[in-house]
Amino acid sequence: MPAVSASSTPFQGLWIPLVTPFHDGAVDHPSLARMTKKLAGQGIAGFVACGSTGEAAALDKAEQLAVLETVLDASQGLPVVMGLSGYHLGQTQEWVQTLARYPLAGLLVPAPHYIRPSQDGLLLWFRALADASASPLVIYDIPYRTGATLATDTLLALAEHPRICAIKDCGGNAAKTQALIADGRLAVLAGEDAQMFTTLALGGHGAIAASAHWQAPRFVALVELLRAGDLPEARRAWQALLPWVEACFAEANPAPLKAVLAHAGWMRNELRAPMTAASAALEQRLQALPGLSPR
Ligand SMILES: O=C(O)C1=N[C@H](C(=O)O)C[C@H](O)C1
Repeated sequence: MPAVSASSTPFQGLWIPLVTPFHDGAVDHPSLARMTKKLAGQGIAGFVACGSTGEAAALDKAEQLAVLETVLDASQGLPVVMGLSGYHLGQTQEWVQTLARYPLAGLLVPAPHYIRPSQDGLLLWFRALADASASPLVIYDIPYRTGATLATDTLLALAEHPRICAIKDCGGNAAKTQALIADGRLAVLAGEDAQMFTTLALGGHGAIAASAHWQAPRFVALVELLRAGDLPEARRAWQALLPWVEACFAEANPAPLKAVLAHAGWMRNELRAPMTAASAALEQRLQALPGLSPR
């Protein structure tokens, strides 16, 4: 099987899983468009709309399509991946077919949540959705959200499907990450901000990182240093970013991030229930980070 090379995959570099701004309970499209355009000029590789960071679970289908359309319009030609999730196979296939109308770089698809199927069931789920899709699938391996763990062998079997092209790796299993990179068929993107350094140092292709909304060029530089194998410089860059990354996930994502982006005037500090705003103590901690606080 051919390995994914840097020239053959769009799934490399730094991708931003966009937050969804709200204003008095409704999606704030002007802020979403402004933020997308601003980030598009900061050296990033692409966007994810309606990921977990985008609070997609709290958006109805019409809102999700409206978010996607705003992001596609504002993305300045950068590729856009659409997040989706579900646990009803037929309904999820229909949604995949609806999304086929859009010029997407890919679909970010997790295991079905709550029901915890067998590995055979997981194979069936991803293959059925890949068969229904017009664009490539990025497997979203996030056991702590879905309750289902994708085994390495399952992922390697899924890599045989021509439309399963990448993985957003949040599994926290270094042996699995290493095996997928060594196999070379899936582009491996760190999906857990704290694992970005290790995944890229192991030879991963990039990262999808919510914390990179802020100071994106520093994250872009980090990814480039690691891909170039400049470990000493990459360590310095990572150590400077780490307090920020840790603070972004000290409470449920995207609450800390939205607090900072609101402070910077990008949007209101508003989340959809049951998500709640970051605590005052965490806001203070974020504002006090040297060299990282909003300007
Ligand atoms: O929305 C995403 O994609 C991301 N989600 C992770 C999560 O909160 O589960 C975090 C990561 O930065 C990107």
